[in-house]
Amino acid sequence: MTETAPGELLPVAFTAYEDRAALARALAAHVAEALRRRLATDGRAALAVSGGRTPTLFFETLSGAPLDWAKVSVTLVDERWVPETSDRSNAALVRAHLLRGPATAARFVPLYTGAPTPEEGLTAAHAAIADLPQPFAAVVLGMGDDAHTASFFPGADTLATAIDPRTDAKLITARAPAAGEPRITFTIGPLIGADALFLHIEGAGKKAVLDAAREPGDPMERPIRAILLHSPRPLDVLWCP
Ligand SMILES: O=C1O[C@H](COP(=O)(O)O)[C@@H](O)[C@H](O)[C@H]1O
Repeated sequence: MTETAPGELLPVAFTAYEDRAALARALAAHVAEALRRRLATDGRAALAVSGGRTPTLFFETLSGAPLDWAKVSVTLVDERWVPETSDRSNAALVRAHLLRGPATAARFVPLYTGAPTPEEGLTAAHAAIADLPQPFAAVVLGMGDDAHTASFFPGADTLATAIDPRTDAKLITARAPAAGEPRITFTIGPLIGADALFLHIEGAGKKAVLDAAREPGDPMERPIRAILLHSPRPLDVLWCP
């Protein structure tokens, strides 16, 4: 972990793209390359992606990548505890925009189990992810305007545990005032342990949020900072206006 002196910014590997399409092409190429590398050595590979509004074009671009998709498992870094019939479902987003074309052959492992609450579904969700090839070949994070990433929300009941790399559990539940609904999320360990870790953000507002999180401060207030602090290498950030 890198602690910073006052005034020192946490490092990132930042690339700016001219528009969403250029970013989507570059991110899809990086992710496909990471998956191919792992397929070449292990014969299987897993990818964890974010939900929300940002990734649709990236998903659609990646879905056409020439890959042995039948040997790829896809899961989510986090999920809102809603069924796939909800327009808030991250799983529904993945099915609609990523699991199409060549990527239809991928195995999808959703985190929502149908239990009434994420706390009641946690054991089954852990069982569902148990045979995902680990570490992830690639993880693509998003970030909200409040500096949350995955479901690491400021004020979340489990945040301190979720962002502690010593936490053993791979998944944890999360409830936070700003989260909308109860959540389930991968904890920080499996995310930063990925072969390739990306942050995909768009717009001047999110760049400003990231810049603020790079300043000295408490990751409990700006949870993306926990990723910056604990990632074994500077986080690969892909951004467009
Ligand atoms: O709730 C969530 O939000 C973040 C950011 O979403 P966006 O709509 O601002 O792109 C997302 O990364 C996360 O997976 C999702 O559950």
